[in-house]
Amino acid sequence: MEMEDGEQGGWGSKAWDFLSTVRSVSPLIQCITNFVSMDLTANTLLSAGASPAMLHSSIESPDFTPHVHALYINVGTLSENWLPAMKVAAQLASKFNKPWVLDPVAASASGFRLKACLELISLKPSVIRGNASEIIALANVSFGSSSTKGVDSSHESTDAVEAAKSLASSSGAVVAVSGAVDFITNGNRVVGVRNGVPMMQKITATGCAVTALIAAFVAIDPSHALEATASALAVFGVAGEIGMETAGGPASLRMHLIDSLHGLDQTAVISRVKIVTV
Ligand SMILES: Nc1ncnc2c1ncn2[C@@H]1O[C@H](COP(=O)(O)OP(=O)(O)O)[C@@H](O)[C@H]1O
Ligand SMILES: Cc1ncsc1CCOP(=O)(O)O
Ligand SMILES: [Mg+2]
Repeated sequence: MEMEDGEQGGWGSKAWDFLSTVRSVSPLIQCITNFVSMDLTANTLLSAGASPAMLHSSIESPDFTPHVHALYINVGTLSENWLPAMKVAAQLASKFNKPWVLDPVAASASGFRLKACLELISLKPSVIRGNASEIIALANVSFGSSSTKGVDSSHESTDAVEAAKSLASSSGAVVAVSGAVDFITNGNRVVGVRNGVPMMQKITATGCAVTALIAAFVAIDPSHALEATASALAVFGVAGEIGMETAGGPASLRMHLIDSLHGLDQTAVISRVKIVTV
């Protein structure tokens, strides 16, 4: 059974509080992300009011990571050279009590990638956000399954809710599965976000970008990672909905989504955010 949870003073206000605090604090987010997503990720963080920094060298992280508000790690274009740097940054984040967020892009595409994701998860991310196929693969620890299509999901997010709960319980992280409905869980509680438009799947790196936005929201209140994650997904979805009103296709939606995220006001957020307790 689903229960509406979005009355005045509820999720819409919460999401607005997160967004307006991101705008006033401008949290510094270290991003170790894939080559495809760097531009959209940095522009998404900037348009939301956060401050992105794409620093990925393990030589720099000991100086830099202790001073960030949050760390974002994405394995999209993983190589054997990058993995040690990701681990160094994750360990530093934990040591200095900075939240860090993982995007396990195409987790099941190879044994190397799956093992890397599991090793990163053992370094205690605050949040893991993936699509349904990625979360199912991580929960079942399986790679090369016939259902995987690389970075895109071949499952619906509703198929991955139990996998997300199990991964959250085993890892201690908040787990988010994106899709037509985004589901966010800490292993016990599950909330669903019904914002966004299907065309967002036709822009590469929207998943990567929203995971970075989650890092910015979690930076604001690390002790409420579930609320921060749901709010970030809803706000990004609302920006997509407003962007779609003037977009002609994926390329212009990309531009309008960034513009909408930058221009979102309290009325739009409170009236459009659709978060429900599942
Ligand atoms: N069918 C859909 N309807 C509305 N929003 C969607 C839909 N599919 C994906 N989204 C949104 O697009 C963004 C990227 O999600 P997704 O495509 O699942 O991630 P990935 O790119 O990692 O596979 C998320 O904000 C998600 O909510
Ligand atoms: C196409 C591609 N290949 C490696 S990473 C990447 C981007 C994936 O982005 P997203 O997971 O947000 O669709
Ligand atoms: Mg992805």
